[in-house]
Amino acid sequence: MKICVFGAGAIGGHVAARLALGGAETSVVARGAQLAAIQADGLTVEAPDGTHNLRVAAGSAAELGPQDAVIVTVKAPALPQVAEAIAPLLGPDTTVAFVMNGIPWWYFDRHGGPLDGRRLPVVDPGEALRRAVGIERTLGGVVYSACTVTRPGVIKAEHANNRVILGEVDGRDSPRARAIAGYLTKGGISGEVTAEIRREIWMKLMGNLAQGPFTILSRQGMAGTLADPAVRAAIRRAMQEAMAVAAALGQGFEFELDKRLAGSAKLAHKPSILQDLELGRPMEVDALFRVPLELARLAGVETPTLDLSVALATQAAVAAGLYTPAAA
Ligand SMILES: NC(=O)C1=CN([C@@H]2O[C@H](COP(=O)(O)OP(=O)(O)OC[C@H]3O[C@@H](n4cnc5c(N)ncnc54)[C@H](OP(=O)(O)O)[C@@H]3O)[C@@H](O)[C@H]2O)C=CC1
Ligand SMILES: CC(C)(CO)C(=O)C(=O)O
Repeated sequence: MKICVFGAGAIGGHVAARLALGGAETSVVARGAQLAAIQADGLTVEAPDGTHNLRVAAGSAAELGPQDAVIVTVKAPALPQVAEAIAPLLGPDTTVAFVMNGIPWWYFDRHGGPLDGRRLPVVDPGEALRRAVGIERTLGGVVYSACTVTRPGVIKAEHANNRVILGEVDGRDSPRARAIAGYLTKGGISGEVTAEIRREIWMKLMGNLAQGPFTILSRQGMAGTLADPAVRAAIRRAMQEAMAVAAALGQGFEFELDKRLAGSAKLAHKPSILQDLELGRPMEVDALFRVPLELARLAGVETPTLDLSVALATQAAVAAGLYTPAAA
């Protein structure tokens, strides 16, 4: 199976390496120093299960041509560029999986109920992705991994429990998701398929939404931020609020919050949104923070802890020149 990872940064580099290890005919869309390093020395992943160096084709979408599947792993602010560039990778039956954090552009497509078909223009300005990719090709995706590009072409993956979860937007059985997941599993991480992709999105997003703003304020990784009992208690409340939003949207789940917090407290990892702040890169404030709160308002759920932490984190992002709120 020909699979191209669009955006071979921290997560994309890790995912591409796992696909290649699993035997997929893997390529990556990359640019700049990352592209030059991958072309010269291959893709290197330093992970708990060893250091893996893989030779994969790397270039622009036009150079790589039509694929069986594309896995998009850019940061959300880069999605309009993906919409502009993706066409050469798409044949008539190409699948496109969005394996990113946050609320995706297709969230209410085939959702059912009164919110069915509602658009989220902030995460797909001008419906560029909808036009370039379309809902038929689209697979939802969630990734659990803690990755950092330590130097061009080299990715450190801190987590031992790496999972990529794929699912159809309408929850139907998905041979195409199973095929991609199979390569990931063969490649040494857990490739999974779910009929409940929105629930999985919320289970992951709960951490990003509740913890991310506090790490932006503390400027520390997860372990450092959670070390203060007052901050840990506020993050716990924020997680409960996020779970209430998910439940009100029909995506409720049970969770051992203290277990999740204890797991996070072991990670020196700086969340990717904090890495963006420190490196001066556009921040995923809309997809990870503000659109989930837009959904909270739609669902009629009050989120006082999240409202405050997200407002302060948004101010930090605006002050750093890395985020501009969409016009109301
Ligand atoms: N890092 C992590 O541990 C985790 C991240 N995530 C999520 O995964 C997603 C990806 O994050 P992450 O891997 O950290 O991000 P990175 O910034 O490390 O990777 C994104 C890559 O995409 C490249 N890119 C963007 N636009 C283009 C383009 N038009 N052409 C070619 N390359 C392009 C970027 O290049 P350039 O640098 O030149 O812009 C970069 O190399 C995000 O949604 C994030 O929230 C989820 C779980 C954990
Ligand atoms: C913090 C982490 C690894 C998980 O919550 C993440 O999703 C990120 O870095 O963006």
